[in-house]
Amino acid sequence: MVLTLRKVLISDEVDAKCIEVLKSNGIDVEKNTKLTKEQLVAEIPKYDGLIVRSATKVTADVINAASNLRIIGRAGTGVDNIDCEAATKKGIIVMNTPGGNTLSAAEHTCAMVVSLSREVPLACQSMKEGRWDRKKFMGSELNGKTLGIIGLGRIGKEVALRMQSFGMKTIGFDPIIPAEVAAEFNVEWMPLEKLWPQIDYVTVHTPLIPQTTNLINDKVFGVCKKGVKIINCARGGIVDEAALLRALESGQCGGAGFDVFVQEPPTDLTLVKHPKMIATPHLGANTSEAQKRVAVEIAEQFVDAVNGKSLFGALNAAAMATALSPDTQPWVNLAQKLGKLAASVNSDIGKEITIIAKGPELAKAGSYLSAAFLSGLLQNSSTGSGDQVVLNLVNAPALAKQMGITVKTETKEVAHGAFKNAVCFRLGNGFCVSGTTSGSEALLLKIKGAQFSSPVCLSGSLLVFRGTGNSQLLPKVAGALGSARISLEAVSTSSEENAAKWGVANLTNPAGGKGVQAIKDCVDFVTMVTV
Ligand SMILES: NC(=O)c1ccc[n+]([C@@H]2O[C@H](COP(=O)([O-])OP(=O)(O)OC[C@H]3O[C@@H](n4cnc5c(N)ncnc54)[C@H](O)[C@@H]3O)[C@@H](O)[C@H]2O)c1
Ligand SMILES: O=C(O)[C@H](O)COP(=O)(O)O
Repeated sequence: MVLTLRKVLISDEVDAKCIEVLKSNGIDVEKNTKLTKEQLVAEIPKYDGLIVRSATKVTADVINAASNLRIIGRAGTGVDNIDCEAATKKGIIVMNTPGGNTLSAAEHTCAMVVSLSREVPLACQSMKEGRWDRKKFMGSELNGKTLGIIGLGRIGKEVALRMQSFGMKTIGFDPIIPAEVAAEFNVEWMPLEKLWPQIDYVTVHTPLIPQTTNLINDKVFGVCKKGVKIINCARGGIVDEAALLRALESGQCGGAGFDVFVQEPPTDLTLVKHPKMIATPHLGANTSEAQKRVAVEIAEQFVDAVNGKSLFGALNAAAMATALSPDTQPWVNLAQKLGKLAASVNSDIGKEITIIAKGPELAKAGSYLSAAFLSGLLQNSSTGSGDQVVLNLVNAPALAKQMGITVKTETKEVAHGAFKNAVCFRLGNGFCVSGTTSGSEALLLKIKGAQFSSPVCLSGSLLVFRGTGNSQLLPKVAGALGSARISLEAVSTSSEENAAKWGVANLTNPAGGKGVQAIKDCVDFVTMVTV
């Protein structure tokens, strides 16, 4: 089981269907949309799941207070209100419902384009105020005009398809959508510098990231046609609001349709009140259809994660997503245990790790084997936050990256010896450990190329030792442990490799430092590890 969810908090207005689906799957839910930041920090330790929309700010303070939190679900698309980096460091899965509100957001964008072309909101307002002003509202047709679409993902594509039916020419830019793919939905891909001078309308559909912050600014307005119209139904901050105001005032921008703002709700209403501005209070996803969809989707995604069925929508748990099947659990355990063993033997783990996955079962296991090995290997490494964080398949790869550790995976079709599948982890200093599984058991096969005559069960408290030029290693260690009244389940030694034999003693209880003390005179290296 990847995660256990006892209690989930829903802290934003999410459709009641969400609670229904979670409860009918045995997950306890509380909804409280009135929590202040301080109250959320105080309450969050009670929950192992959290579901939000965009209102709750899941900051590092909230995440660091969340001692039991395993998963944060976003009933919607944008996760910029969630500190994903802090969540990843803490090993918390962050998940959204990609696509659940795509059509609603696309339709809202199209409504903005159409409204701008005919100044529908302003004309409506003038009638409400008792005027019949036919001259003032001279619009222009969309037919034959060029729409620039920045961000050709889910929403950008749907906007393109819809606006083409108005006779608009659609051109666009996206760094990861190739021109051939854009052409499939009739968007002519081009670099931004070529796009700006051609457009009559431009709409942005990117996430708010450093590369897209203030993407449309004074300089861009300067190279666009006079009167260009601009729509932002993605995220506040993609368009520089101060530059937009200047462009609206000078007439360089002929109108804007905004659903999102740098500050929500905005406290300075200068931009919102500009006569050429159509503003809506972040309503892109506010349709009964989209709200039901995202509510059900996030609940079902939580249930699927609990049942080990899928981690659909998870944004920071690539390794975990490949380790959901019950068959992988013994391998995850083994890799974690071998990681702990490697850490206990090596004071310096270096910066390079090679994983050699052997056998048919492990052909695609590189990602979870590496994450699991790292979670054991780095268990005592600092995350930089000063907190003692339990490493798992979410945060271990992130910590390794932060520490500058690179991981390489090799696969081999067959494992050597009696086992069909086996894995070997090698550190940059040449140290390596190999193991396999038998049922749910994790078995150690080799340390530094020295093979154990029978596999060592990796469980409980282990004394790991090495003796050089000592043909009587096993009886001497067993004797020394016996004299110290330390009881054993088993003790094994390896073949000799580079004049050294490795050994592992499975102790019946942890024995503290007594085990190390007892045998230190008959070996040249000994360490204690609990796996
Ligand atoms: N107003 C609303 O209520 C509402 C509703 C849903 C989504 N949204 C927002 O709409 C935006 C788009 O959502 P989506 O579901 O289409 O996301 P998506 O991930 O499907 O598409 C985003 C696209 O932006 C592209 N992109 C990234 N950096 C870029 C850059 N520098 N220049 C150009 N393109 C870039 C990506 O490659 C991707 O293809 C997000 O910001 C999302 O939060 C708003
Ligand atoms: O990113 C999103 O999904 C939209 O911005 C919708 O946000 P909301 O769920 O707060 O309406």
